Amino acid sequence: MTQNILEADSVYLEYNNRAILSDVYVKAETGKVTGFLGRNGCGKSSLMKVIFGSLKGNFQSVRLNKQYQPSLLLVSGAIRYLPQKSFIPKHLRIEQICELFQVPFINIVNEFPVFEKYQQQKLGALSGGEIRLFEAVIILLSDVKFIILDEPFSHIMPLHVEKLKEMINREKHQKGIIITDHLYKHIMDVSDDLYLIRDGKTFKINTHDDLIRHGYILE
Ligand SMILES: Nc1ncnc2c1ncn2[C@@H]1O[C@H](COP(=O)(O)OP(=O)(O)OP(=O)(O)O)[C@@H](O)[C@H]1O
Repeated sequence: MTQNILEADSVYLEYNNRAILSDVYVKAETGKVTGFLGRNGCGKSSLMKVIFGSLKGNFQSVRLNKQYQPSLLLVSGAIRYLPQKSFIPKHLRIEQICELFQVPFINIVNEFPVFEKYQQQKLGALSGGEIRLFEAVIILLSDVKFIILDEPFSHIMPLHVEKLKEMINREKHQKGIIITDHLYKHIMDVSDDLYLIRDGKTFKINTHDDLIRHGYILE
């Protein structure tokens, strides 16, 4: 398996003259899950979008295998991104979406048999939680070098969260995974490298106590 490395640094992002991200370093690589935690509004989603290439910071350096990339989303086969909010048009049929993403429907059903009955249905026929799960799974199973998952566990039932975590642990052997969620215990479980974003900067987290020290959790 080819080892790929994605690095982002020197990210500087302002909204309305307010610095959101100012000193960030991210390294993701094949075989690892890189997790991000942080309070509401600290800039997690913004950072994910900057890495993906859908948001341009005031400055950023994003490199794939040491090569600078102005926008990773334009590099074929490089990256896919699960945004925080549902993103696939609801009028598309499940089998159409599988074709578009080049993820065989059977691979999704093998992971989550609950989707079998929806093959000919429009995405909009699924419940909110099922849509979220379907989108997370199709991104996770995509044949790309890196994936970004922004809040994949929110709105998903506990049994399915555990199954998603199993999939993440398996899929990381083929791709690098960047993940963020407020369900921090799940993020701690799946992450090989963990960072906290605070005051626009990234801090490496090694233990549960580090999160207390940074004021992210109480105990
Ligand atoms: N398009 C925008 N214009 C102005 N301000 C924005 C814009 N997008 C985000 N912000 C602000 O930037 C900050 C970071 O937002 P972002 O969504 O990246 O945070 P987050 O850590 O993902 O938050 P949450 O955990 O609540 O999802 C917030 O204060 C938000 O209000």
